[in-house]
Amino acid sequence: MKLGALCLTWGPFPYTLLIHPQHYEAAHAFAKLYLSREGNGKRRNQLVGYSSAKSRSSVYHNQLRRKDEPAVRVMWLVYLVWIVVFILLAGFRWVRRRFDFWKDRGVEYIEPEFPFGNFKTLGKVEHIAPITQRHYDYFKQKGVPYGGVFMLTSPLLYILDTKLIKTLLVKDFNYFPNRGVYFNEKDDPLSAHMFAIEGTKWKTLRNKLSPTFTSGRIKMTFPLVVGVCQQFCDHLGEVVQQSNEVEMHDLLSRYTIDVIGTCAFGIDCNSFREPDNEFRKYGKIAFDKLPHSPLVVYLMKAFRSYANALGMKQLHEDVSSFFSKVVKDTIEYRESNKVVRNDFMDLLLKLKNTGKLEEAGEEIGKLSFEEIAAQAFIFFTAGYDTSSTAMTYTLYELARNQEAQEKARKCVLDIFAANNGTLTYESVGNMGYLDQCINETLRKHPPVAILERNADRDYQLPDSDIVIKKGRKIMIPTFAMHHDADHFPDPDRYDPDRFSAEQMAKRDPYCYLPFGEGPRICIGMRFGTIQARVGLASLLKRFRFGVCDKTQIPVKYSKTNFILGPANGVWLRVEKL
Ligand code: HEM
Repeated sequence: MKLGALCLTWGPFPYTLLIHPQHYEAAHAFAKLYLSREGNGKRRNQLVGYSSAKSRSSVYHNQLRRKDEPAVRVMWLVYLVWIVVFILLAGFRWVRRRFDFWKDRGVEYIEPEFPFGNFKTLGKVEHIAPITQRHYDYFKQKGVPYGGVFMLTSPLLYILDTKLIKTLLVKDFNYFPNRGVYFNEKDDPLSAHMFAIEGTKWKTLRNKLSPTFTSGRIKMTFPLVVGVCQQFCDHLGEVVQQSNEVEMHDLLSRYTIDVIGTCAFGIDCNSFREPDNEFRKYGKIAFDKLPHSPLVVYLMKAFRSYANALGMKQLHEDVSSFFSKVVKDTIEYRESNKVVRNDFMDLLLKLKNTGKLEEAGEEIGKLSFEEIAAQAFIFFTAGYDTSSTAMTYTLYELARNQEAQEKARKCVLDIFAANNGTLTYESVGNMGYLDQCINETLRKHPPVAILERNADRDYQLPDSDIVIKKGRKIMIPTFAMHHDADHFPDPDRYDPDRFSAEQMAKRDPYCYLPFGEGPRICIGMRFGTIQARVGLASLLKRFRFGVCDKTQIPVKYSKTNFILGPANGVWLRVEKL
């Protein structure tokens, strides 16, 4: 049965009368009547179109159509406008309802801004660190253990209470095993690295790779780290001869790139002689120039299966091609030339070929080429900027606190003296006051400012009736907690004594989380700390650092980088000792 239609408007509102075939004749008569009265112009009802399945070919209908065609077009335009208005109104209502999410659940929340939620300034005006600090201060003032905000329209729960943080990260880890980071294993294999992947895949990979970061294996790479550090200090000596005002973040990035390049890829990047080498270039692109806007990244995360189906990638094409090629070439070269080098790539290769780290060792499981490439890539990206940033801020703070710098230097010189003027793996195991300085820097300027977890199944928060539904996100605002005066009195003051054994024993360890916590804690923590200790100890032995006219105080954080890096570098006066 085909229905006909009379299209009319009432004032500005269009509507359509559907006509049953039985009533075609009546509709014809009605249309005819209307048209015969056309011209008096005063009617609120207007016939703007007319059709019936039966009359479509009749002469009479053709006449009507010819006469009314412009009017029908107007009608469709009005319809279109109306549909758009309807969609906008429905969207508006949906967002408004969504913003009642925390109110409906009786959770303290911060009023979101339509339609951006509570992170409008993220990446454009400021880094996530100061935003989370403001949110944290608000909830802290309200005296609540957790509080709700919105990332665009997605509800997000901040956890402030340290006991609850411990429960969620450690005891109830099985409910929150993932970060909810976007990856696309099929079209963008490098994005399927340990930081991003989830569930059993992550667990298996973490079990396979944890043995590569044991103390014994890091010890094997120690001479490589010391070798790069020697080159670094020699290079700084040459730079200082030209000018004693030096941008340290750039130089320290070259140091950590060379360390990770040699330890993870077995490649001499030589960033001191060739500052624009490809590792540096692609490392910077991977961090600084995200291929998508924050909104698209958010949508990709929120609708991951659709984004995966569309083949959307997390990484720039040229970054992926560069790192995949480097890993492929390295593997081919080592396998065909039987090269053995005590580095991470060697361990990854052993896992690829035998599934074991030692001939007589335990079976851990084989790795595919794609898995090796993705892990080498994350060791590089997660390892270089975090460590160089931590070292940069340590020098910045020591330049502003000469007394602390002298104390750190004395501690370093004692260690060198006790080891025949060198550094050994054992001697950097505990560097006393220098470690306190590094810890205080990681408190004040944690390179990773937040921790994120996604609920893998529904979870009821202890002692409450709040349920965090599967797929919802929680956030631990590390930066803000590190600046909470209840945990760290006078938080803006740089005071390495906060990390003396006595002071640490008095504090809840869960208020200080620069490397995260629980089974997903940073796998490179030990390695990152060692490269920072070796670098800083060698620098303090040979150079003195002070502020100069170009030093930006307080340091301004980058807005766009995931890592809490300095926006304009860190300029210091460097003096040879
Ligand atoms: C000062 C240096 C470093 C800092 C501050 C740092 C910080 C962090 C943080 C906060 C996390 C997230 C932990 C969590 O969610 O609980 C993390 C994860 C990770 N980091 Fe680091 N990191 C550093 C150095 C390194 C280095 C040198 C490497 C590799 C060689 C590395 C590799 C990783 C990896 C692979 C993960 C993901 C672990 C997983 O999900 O299982 N990091 N890091």
